[in-house]
Amino acid sequence: MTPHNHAKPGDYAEAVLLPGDPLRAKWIAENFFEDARLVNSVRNCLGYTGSWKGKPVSVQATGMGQASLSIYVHELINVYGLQKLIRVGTCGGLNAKVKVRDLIIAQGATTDSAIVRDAFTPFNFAPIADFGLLRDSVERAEKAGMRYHVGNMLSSDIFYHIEPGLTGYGRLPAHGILGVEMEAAALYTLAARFDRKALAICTMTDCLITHAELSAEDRQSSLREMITLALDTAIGA
Ligand SMILES: O=P(O)(O)O[C@H]1O[C@H](CO)[C@@H](O)[C@H]1O
Ligand SMILES: O=c1cc[nH]c(=O)[nH]1
Repeated sequence: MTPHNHAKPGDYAEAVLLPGDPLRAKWIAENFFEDARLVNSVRNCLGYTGSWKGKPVSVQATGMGQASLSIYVHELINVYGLQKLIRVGTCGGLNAKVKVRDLIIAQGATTDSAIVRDAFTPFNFAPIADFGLLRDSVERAEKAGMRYHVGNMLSSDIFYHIEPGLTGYGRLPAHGILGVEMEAAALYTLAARFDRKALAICTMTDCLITHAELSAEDRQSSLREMITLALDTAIGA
C-alpha cells in the first residue's frame, strides 16, 4: 500500500503502540496481544494487530530517529486513519531524580531536529502530548504504584554527540529535561498537524549521570510495566 507498509486498509486498529525496535513490536504482539497477526513486515519494520482486554489494538515499529518515525506515523495517520498513537520507548536519564527502570511520561518534547524546527521558522514550536492521554496514563501509573515522572523529554537526532556524556546536552538538564530519546517530538508534531492524539512513554534504561544501566533481564520486566500502562491507556480500559 505504501513503499514502507504493505498492510491493507482496515488492518490496523485505531490505537497503536510505537516502539522503535521491531523486535519489541514482535515481543509485544506475542506476549500481550490475543489473536495477534502480522500486518506489516516491509524492511522488517514489523507491525501487528490483535486485541488487549477484548479491544482491538496494533503495534508498529518506527525504527530509530525522527526521520524514520515520521515516515511510519505519517502513513499510519494519512493512509490507515489511525487516531491514537502511543510511543513505548527506551531513553537515557538526564536528571538525578530519575532512576533506571523509572518511566518518563513525556508531557513535552524539546528537540534539536530540523524536521520540527524548520517547519516553523521563525518560531520555536513546542511539541506536547495529548492532554487526555497524558492525564489518563498518569492516573493509571499512580494507581498501579509505578515509579514515574512527568515532564520535558529531549528528542535528539543525535545518539553520539561530539561532546561526551552529559556535556553534549548543554543547558538542558539544568532546565528540567528528564531524559533523552530520539522520536517523541516528531510524533507530537505530526499528531498536532493532523489532529490526532499522541503520547510518549519511555523506560529509563541508562543514566548519563550515574552511568547505571539496566541488565537485559531487568530491561524486560521494566518494559512489561510500560507496555501494560500504554495498552490500558490506548484502549481506555
Ligand atoms: O528503544 P527505542 O524505542 O528504539 O528508543 C530509543 O532507543 C534508540 C537508541 O538506542 C532510539 O530509537 C531511542 O529513541
Ligand atoms: O536515545 C537514547 C536512548 C537511550 N539512551 C540514550 O542515551 N539515548
